[in-house]
Amino acid sequence: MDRIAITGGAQLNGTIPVSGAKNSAIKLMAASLLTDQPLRLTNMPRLADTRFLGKLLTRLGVSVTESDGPDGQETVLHAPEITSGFAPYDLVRQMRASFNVLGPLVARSGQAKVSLPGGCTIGARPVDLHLQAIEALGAKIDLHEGYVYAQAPRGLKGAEIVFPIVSVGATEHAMLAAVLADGVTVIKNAACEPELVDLQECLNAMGAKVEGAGTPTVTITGVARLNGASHSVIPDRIEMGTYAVAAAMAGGEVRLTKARPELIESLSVKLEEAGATVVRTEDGVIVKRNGSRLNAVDLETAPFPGFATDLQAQFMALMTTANGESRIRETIFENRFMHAPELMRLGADISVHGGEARVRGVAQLEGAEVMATDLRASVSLVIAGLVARGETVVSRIYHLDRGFERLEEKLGACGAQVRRIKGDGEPEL
Ligand SMILES: CC(=O)N[C@H]1[C@@H](OP(=O)(O)OP(=O)(O)OC[C@H]2O[C@@H](n3ccc(=O)[nH]c3=O)[C@H](O)[C@@H]2O)O[C@H](CO)[C@@H](O)[C@@H]1O
Ligand SMILES: C=C(OP(=O)(O)O)C(=O)O
Repeated sequence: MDRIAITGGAQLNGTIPVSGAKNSAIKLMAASLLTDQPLRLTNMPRLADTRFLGKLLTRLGVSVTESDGPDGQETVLHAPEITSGFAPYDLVRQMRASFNVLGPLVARSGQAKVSLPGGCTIGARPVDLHLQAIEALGAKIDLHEGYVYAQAPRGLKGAEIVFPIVSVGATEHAMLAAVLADGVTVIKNAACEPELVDLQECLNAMGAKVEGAGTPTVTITGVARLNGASHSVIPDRIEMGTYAVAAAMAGGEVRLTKARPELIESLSVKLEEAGATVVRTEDGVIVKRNGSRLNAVDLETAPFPGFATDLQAQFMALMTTANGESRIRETIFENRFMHAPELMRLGADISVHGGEARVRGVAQLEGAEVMATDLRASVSLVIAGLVARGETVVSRIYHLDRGFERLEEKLGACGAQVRRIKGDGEPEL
């Protein structure tokens, strides 16, 4: 398997264009199951996750065509008919968001058999709220041998769905199913992440009637059929935030473009508190640090507009060399500190107690061999490697490839010494 080697010490100076958001693109791709007309998605990131979901959708009857059009990278998805309602274990296990095909399949063809996704390293991540929502819309749900069987032969019916906790995936799933339900659906305690707003815009462009995404109450008036549409994927706020942290870590001046500064406001505030300069521009941010050491700051992850859990690992990497002690509380996932022991291999001083990590900044990290344990953990190791003395080699970067498009090229263009070491195709032990 491939690895990434980083030689620490270079400042970052230059421009990085932000890609379309993985976490939006994969839900928008699932929306293609809702119509027999083509859905054209532009500003599409090319990632392991989008390729992977493309494979599953193809199996369900969707033709997936990628090209470079006048608006950049685009994907056209077209499902004249659903040829199978079966999403097997192998294709759901590897990417949780594959589970989100369940709702659109039942909504369009009245039935689906979709593997339960199972847990992952960052937490147990059950799908009870997804099932609660699809059931509330009138589907009969049965669980057998690791599969969800969902049936609604006479179609779904609008309902009130009150989520006991905020879930991005369950809110999106409910929206994806309710757009074709008969009547009005009201989702309460909905997640407010920007990707929900993107999904609403795409569904409405397809002829759906969705209001309120981005607020805790989303109202969907079901329609009998949806059309094709063309939609540009929202910029990836996690990728933008990651490179903002990388610039603050390495020093220098990096301009992030093709993005929206308000999507990372909670991170920008923390970067400024730590001593970096963040200038909001029309299409992104400029992040600068002039060589002086950053200060330790505390943070707590929270649903949007709070500090994103998907940026917690990166910020922890940043704090490893800050002046003082930083307390980092993870409130969304119960096991999202897997990067801490790997950062400690680079010389970081971190202790973890339950949902809180204490990071005492050290003067210098040292390069070492480290292992990626999940997507954002892997990029936190790359960020630490940017300042570690000598070489840091990150293995298992298939995690990283799930969510960062052309990372070596983007960082390399700003002066980072980052290279991919091609593997022999054999799995790592
Ligand atoms: C593909 C995608 O968009 N992934 C993002 C999405 O994940 P995802 O949609 O899985 O995250 P959720 O918002 O659903 O999870 C929040 C919390 O709710 C719990 N939960 C969730 C569903 C459920 O049925 N039951 C339940 O208990 C989860 O275990 C977790 O503790 O939002 C997370 C939180 O911003 C991000 O970190 C992920 O990057
Ligand atoms: C946790 C993430 O993704 P997923 O929900 O697909 O595992 C992520 O994008 O950081």
